[in-house]
Amino acid sequence: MTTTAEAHDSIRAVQWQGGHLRLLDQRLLPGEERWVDCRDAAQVTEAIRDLAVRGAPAIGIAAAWGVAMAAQQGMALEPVLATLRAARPTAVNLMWALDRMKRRLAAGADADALLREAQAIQDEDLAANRRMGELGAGLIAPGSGVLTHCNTGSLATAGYGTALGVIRAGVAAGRIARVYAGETRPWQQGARLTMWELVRDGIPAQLIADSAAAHLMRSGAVQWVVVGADRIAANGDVANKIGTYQLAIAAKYHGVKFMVVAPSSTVDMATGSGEEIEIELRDPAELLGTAGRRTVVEGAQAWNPVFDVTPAELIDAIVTERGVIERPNGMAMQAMFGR
Ligand SMILES: CSC[C@@H](O)[C@@H](O)C(=O)COP(=O)(O)O
Repeated sequence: MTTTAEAHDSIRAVQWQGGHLRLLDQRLLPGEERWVDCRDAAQVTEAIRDLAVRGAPAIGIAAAWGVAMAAQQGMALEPVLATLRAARPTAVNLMWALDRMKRRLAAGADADALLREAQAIQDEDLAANRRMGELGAGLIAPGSGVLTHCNTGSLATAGYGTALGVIRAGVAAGRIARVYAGETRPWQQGARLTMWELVRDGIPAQLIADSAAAHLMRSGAVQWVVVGADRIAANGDVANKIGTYQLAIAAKYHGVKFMVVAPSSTVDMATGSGEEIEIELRDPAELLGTAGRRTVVEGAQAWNPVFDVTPAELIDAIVTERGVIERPNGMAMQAMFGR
């Protein structure tokens, strides 16, 4: 158990090793810890699309390594950039990382300089997470309970995590006394991945069914909902894993505070509001079965949007490595992220 003021975190799920990219396969956890070796950018694209690597910052980092690897192999980079960009639509970190690589390329960077840029993107993400951990934990009163959603930990980032980083820091500082994680149907990021990270760190936590969240809030056990983000629009609206929006509504009703934790690479000032964010629709099969086994009657159909948008007015704090915006709105976002 974590009894000292040290926040654990040893998982590094995205690793550049010996000229190729190693990804801890998130489709198989917690049952199996298997690594996927990507030896070209096409394999990186596939790993992002098929969720071997997932979580907004992690897919941006993986894509940056994909571009660097293609440069090392002497590939034409424009098609590589375009294919990686199309792998998933909602998390802006993917486009942000590719734009950053593209700018370096346009400035004359050679293959080795692109490798250094990918490493910088990864290193900066880890540093941002640690800073956000401190800032976010500082908002939480000692003895609080928190509910989180999806997986926002080391697996979803360069390490440590965004919302889960706040939880790591908050538990280590003695501010967070109770942790609850929603299972995050249908892909079970909370049940399979967040619980795996928390158990590894010795952080006591309880899994809840997504549908238990309002009941949990009513019980008084949680004072904060702490989540990550896939894209934050210029007015402070936040796209995140499906189910986040209903948590924010339930939190408002019960007087539970709502915190979004994301690096500035998740902020998209070119998107005016959440209305403009493309929401990824995935294969209905993810809903109609579990682990490849059909659980719903043949012939049934399903609608499977995997993100939703939480309006800024339901958010108490957006925490980035640049600072905290309380009660976000367009003006506060402009002041912190405007060019
Ligand atoms: C630090 S991760 C923040 C978000 O990317 C996370 O909450 C999320 O929605 C991930 O979605 P996923 O579909 O698993 O990639």
